[in-house]
Amino acid sequence: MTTLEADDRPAPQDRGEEVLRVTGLRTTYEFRGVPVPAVQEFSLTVRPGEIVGLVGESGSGKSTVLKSILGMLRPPAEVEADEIVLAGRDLRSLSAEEARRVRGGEMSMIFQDPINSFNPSWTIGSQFRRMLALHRPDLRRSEYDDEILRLLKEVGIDGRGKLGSYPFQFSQGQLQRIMIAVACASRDLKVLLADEPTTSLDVTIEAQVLELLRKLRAQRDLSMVLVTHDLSVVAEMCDRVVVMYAGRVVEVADVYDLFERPQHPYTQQLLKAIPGFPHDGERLYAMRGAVPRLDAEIQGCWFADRCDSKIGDICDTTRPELYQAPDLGTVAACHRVDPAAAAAKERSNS
Ligand SMILES: Nc1ncnc2c1ncn2[C@@H]1O[C@H](COP(=O)(O)OP(=O)(O)OP(=O)(O)O)[C@@H](O)[C@H]1O
Repeated sequence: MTTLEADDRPAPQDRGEEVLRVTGLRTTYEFRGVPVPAVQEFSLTVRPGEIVGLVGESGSGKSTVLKSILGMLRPPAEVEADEIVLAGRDLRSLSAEEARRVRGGEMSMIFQDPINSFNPSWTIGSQFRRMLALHRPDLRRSEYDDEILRLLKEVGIDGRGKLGSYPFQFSQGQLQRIMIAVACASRDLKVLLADEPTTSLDVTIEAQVLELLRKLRAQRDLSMVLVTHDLSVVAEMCDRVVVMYAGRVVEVADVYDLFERPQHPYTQQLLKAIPGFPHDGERLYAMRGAVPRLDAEIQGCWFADRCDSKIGDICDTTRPELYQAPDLGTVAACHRVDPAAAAAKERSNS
């Protein structure tokens, strides 16, 4: 059974300000010369110290969102947005040099597979020193190695005698910690983007890495956007959750509300698919159908074909906006949540 644990820090949503705000993000890839809209009309806000989960099936655009925010995609991929504001600065207005300083400086990313994040032919020490040269102007070169050992200690690794070792000489769990240490080397770091950071780890190491991320958040007031397909990780780590389907946001909810009162039928079906949630002993739920092609022309709701709760033609003919759910902080892109559509449905039934 998935459990939710209370956190004794002040709830980030009570702290008002935003450290990251993305609105109207649209990312298009090119596949065999045809544009494929991987992410559309995506918006996100993250407050200081907040962990926002990004969930959805494989191919729903989660990694693309992170790469787009960090400015990692190159043509023919195209990224457009109304705004990508980090600590008050719109990243779209930065020069290439300024953007390079933000990446790894104020905002860093960690990946699922740490071995691919390091250059296999460079020692860990030299990769770390390069990072410090870019993002730690407060240090002299002679101070680099002491700082690397300190950063490694922060993530639970005794780096003495190991800075000359190559990535393959470390275990997967150690490399994941080292990657986190590199990502957190900058003193200006405000937002850590984490793309399935524990998927490739066994359960014991996964628990340790999640604990480490929680510790870093508490000690450094870091904000995180955490991509995961694992809803138990969401329950354990996140304050708020953004659910994506076919490149679009379908629900944004406080983590407790997401599990207790999910509003979008897609979220409801995702939760039903967790083993043992909500009722132990039932057969595992399998969602019928498949995600539509991202370049499909769909007038109505993108989830309509797989939805068990359609309220009528409106679901096939009209694209739902993100509606505010009554009595909750949740917004969901479902006509059932729109009071006007629900009232019209009631009128047509009476
Ligand atoms: N470089 C690329 N070129 C073309 N299409 C791409 C590229 N990268 C991703 N895509 C497509 O964009 C869509 C979104 O992919 P993305 O990796 O962002 O999804 P995801 O939700 O992170 O999936 P997963 O959980 O499997 O990592 C998918 O249909 C994918 O095939």
